[in-house]
Amino acid sequence: MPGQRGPVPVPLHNGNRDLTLDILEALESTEPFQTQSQFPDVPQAEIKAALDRLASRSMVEYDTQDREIVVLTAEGQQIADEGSHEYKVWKAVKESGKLSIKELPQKVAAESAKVGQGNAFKLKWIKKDGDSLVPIADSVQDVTRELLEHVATNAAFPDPKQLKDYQKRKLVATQKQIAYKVRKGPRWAKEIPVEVTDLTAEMLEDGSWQTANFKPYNFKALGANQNSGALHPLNKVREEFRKIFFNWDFIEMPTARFVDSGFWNFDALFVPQQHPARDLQDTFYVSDPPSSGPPGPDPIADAALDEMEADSATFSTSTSKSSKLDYAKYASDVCAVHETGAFGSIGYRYPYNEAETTRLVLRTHTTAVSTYCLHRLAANPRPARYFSIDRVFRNETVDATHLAEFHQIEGVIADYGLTLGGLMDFLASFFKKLGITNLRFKPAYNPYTEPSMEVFGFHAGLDKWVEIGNSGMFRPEMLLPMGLPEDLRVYGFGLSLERPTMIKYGVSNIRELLGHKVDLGFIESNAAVRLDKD
Ligand SMILES: N[C@@H](Cc1ccccc1)C(=O)O
Repeated sequence: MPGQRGPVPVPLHNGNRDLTLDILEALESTEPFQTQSQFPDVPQAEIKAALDRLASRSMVEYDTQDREIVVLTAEGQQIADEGSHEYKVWKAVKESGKLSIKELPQKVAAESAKVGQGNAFKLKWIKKDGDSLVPIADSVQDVTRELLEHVATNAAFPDPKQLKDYQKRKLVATQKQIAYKVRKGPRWAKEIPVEVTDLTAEMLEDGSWQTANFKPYNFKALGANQNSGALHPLNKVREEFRKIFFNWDFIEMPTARFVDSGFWNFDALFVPQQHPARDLQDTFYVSDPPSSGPPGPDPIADAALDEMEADSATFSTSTSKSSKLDYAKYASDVCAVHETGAFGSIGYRYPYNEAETTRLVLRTHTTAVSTYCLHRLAANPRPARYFSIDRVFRNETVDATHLAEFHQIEGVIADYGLTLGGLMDFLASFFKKLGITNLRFKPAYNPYTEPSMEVFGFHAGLDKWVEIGNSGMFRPEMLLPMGLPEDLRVYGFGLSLERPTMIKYGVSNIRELLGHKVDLGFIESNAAVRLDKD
């Protein structure tokens, strides 16, 4: 009957006798014992596994002991086996009675000849006789070898003061060793009794369940690591930002167009064609095809915007009537505002070059997309809130905090009667959502905003002010050529997605987050990969 079976040995372990049995048996004669001296050749992980198995059944109890041990390096081992360099030199000289210095490296290894000769002189074991070496001592005591032999058997150094010296000479090294001090537990026995893992119908029938030795559940066992997909920390933080924007009824701009024209990326933003940002050193230009056609509607972006605007409370009147938009007029008005001045602005007054307008670039900021959306708003001007979070490209020298491609978070608000104070207030509530409550604004310059402000936040962890964004009120030179009414004001701001992610997850090198050097282990093990419950 199952309940009356006598104890049987537990299954064999690693093809050898089970270590748990060895541990139980050892406790019978020696208690407590230390695992390192009892089982010197068994790997520490195996010992720990066996101890845990026994401890979970209260058969043993143990304490962990860390200690530093001294081990021989390969060179140290060689000296312990064959003797020190000076010993080898002395022996060679002694054996030949008189040995020419030139011949020494043939008798002993070159290394020994070099190091050993000087030492053997110092110890007065040998002396020079013309070009030769002759022995002085009849017999010598090779202290170095004796000491290393001691280390080899005891894993410890007799004189701690000397240890440093031997470490410097790379003859010994120290290692951490974990050992366990084991004693009998309240349920110690010579063997692990048979354990029943399932309650069966037969056991209920024959009553053996009453005496059966059920194996306890191990509630502390960790689940196996699942090799599953993981959210990238940047995606996770991006989702947090999207939630903030959606809660405030912002519409997400369609940002699929990584390649855009100089018109949308620069000209329409009143960035003069000679502006340094447009230099090859700062902007990536596309060579094939080198240029786009004149600015026109983007049907894919329009369809996406129509759909989102229809869903939005602010945009309850949905039709954008984008067919009303005259892109050719817009393009010529943008040209006029640069070249001759227009809409009350004196402009930059330089010859505007069509080729720069149609030149294809990897967008340097998502403000290119905001510009497209704001122009589209002119078909049906009204208060609107837009945001985007997507990739931008800059011809940067890559270092720990800069990449040639990164992500921008951008928000744009259009309304009547907006003021700079309103923008500061909005930014304060926005960054408050991220836990940054202490803001400072610094006057700055953007060709498309006036005034412009850099935003600094106080980072308590770093104990300093960190630049967290750029912002401003869009200029009439940008908005009026679009056909937006004069009293509709627009302000906007932009920040990188990488910066807050790095701060949040304590990443000091941006290349750990994005690019070809990303370590998948970092992504998998990072708290950021856990999905939200909602
Ligand atoms: N385009 C700016 C950010 C910005 C957006 C909107 C208004 C003002 C500034 C940048 O790349 O830094």
